[in-house]
Amino acid sequence: MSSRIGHNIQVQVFGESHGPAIGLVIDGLPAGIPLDHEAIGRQMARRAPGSGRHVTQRREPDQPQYLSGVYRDRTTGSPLCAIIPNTDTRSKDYATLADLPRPSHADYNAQVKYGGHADMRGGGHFSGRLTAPLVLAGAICAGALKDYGIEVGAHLIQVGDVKAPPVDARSVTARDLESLRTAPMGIADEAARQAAEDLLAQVRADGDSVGGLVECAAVGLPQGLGNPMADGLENRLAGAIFAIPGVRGIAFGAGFDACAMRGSVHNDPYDLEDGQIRPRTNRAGGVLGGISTGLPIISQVAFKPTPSIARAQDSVRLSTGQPEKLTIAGRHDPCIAIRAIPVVEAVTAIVLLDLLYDKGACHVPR
Ligand SMILES: Cc1cc2nc3c(=O)[nH]c(=O)nc-3n(C[C@H](O)[C@H](O)[C@H](O)COP(=O)(O)O)c2cc1C
Ligand SMILES: C=C(O[C@@H]1CC(C(=O)O)=C[C@@H](OP(=O)(O)O)[C@H]1O)C(=O)O
Repeated sequence: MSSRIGHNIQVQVFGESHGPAIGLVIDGLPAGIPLDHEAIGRQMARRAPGSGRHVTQRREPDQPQYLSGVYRDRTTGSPLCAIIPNTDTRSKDYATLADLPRPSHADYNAQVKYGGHADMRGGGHFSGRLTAPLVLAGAICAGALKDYGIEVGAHLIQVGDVKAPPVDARSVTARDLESLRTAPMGIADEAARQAAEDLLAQVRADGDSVGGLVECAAVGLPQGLGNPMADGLENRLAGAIFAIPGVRGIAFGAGFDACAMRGSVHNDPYDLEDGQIRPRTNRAGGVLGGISTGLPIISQVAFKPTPSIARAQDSVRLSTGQPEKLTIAGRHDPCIAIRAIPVVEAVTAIVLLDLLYDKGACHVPR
């Protein structure tokens, strides 16, 4: 089935952007995981539309309604189902798009694949709106990870050509991640944030959009999560991260910069630290052989520029087969990556909890 993430726990997302509601079913969650509604609310608010100056002005409270699987603020062990009502749809903005598809959105592909039956109002099931249930699932999983001492946090390290400093991959702490999570626009560095604000103002004035790069760190992980070859930590994370609309790529640690490095520079030498063998640096991004090294997992997730831009663009009217200029109405994000920050965190949390529930590879008596 599509729109599903996870092996041991399975997060199934459903709904369309302009239908009555979107939601999820999570199967396989153990009983007794505490639901911290305040923490969940904070994550939902970070992602919600209308949550800032440089994001879509659609406004949704995004308060989940739990239909099953939760009792006295803990999971029951049975499938957890929750819905998030869609309360601020403006479908007239999409009236022409089924016949005049937007370049680089999913409109035309969906029309062809589903024989014209897909509900493409607001992007339908392909909309970034479907990341709201992902954030809910991620916040629930993050609550479970906390009990294992694992924390996940993400921030923006690039908006268009404006760059912000990455975390220290070797020594980033849970406290650092907390301050990243509360940084305005997801950029802690003030000068970089101002430059990004200026760029976004210019981009909007130009009727355009920009891409961005989200860096995500997970700390407190034990060594040994993941598997070799086809079921590695990177494989599981990358597969799930591509569920987020607009993602163009994911890299780990030094990422693509590793291509230009020598082994002597890229390698993470081992040290003895309080009797434990630990890599001195973390250019591997916390994964070797598909298995966690015990250092922070560091990933960079690349987002393309938002496809729906205000400028007139070339398209083709499907009913007549004639080329036509398209001007898109509606409320769109000038940079997807800003609201995608908590989504990357959420998906990372889901995958790490899923990996934690993998059967151990060897018997380790305590
Ligand atoms: C949080 C978030 C917000 C988004 N907002 C918009 C938007 O306002 N307008 C738009 O055209 N695309 C937006 N997108 C991206 C589209 O949903 C996405 O590009 C489209 O579904 C096609 O999928 P693809 O880019 O993965 O191929 C958003 C994506 C995310 C994750
Ligand atoms: C509603 C959300 O984002 C939407 C994602 C989106 C898209 O094409 O992906 C297009 C816009 O939809 P609409 O035209 O209905 O306002 C965004 O507002 C959300 O994230 O909750």
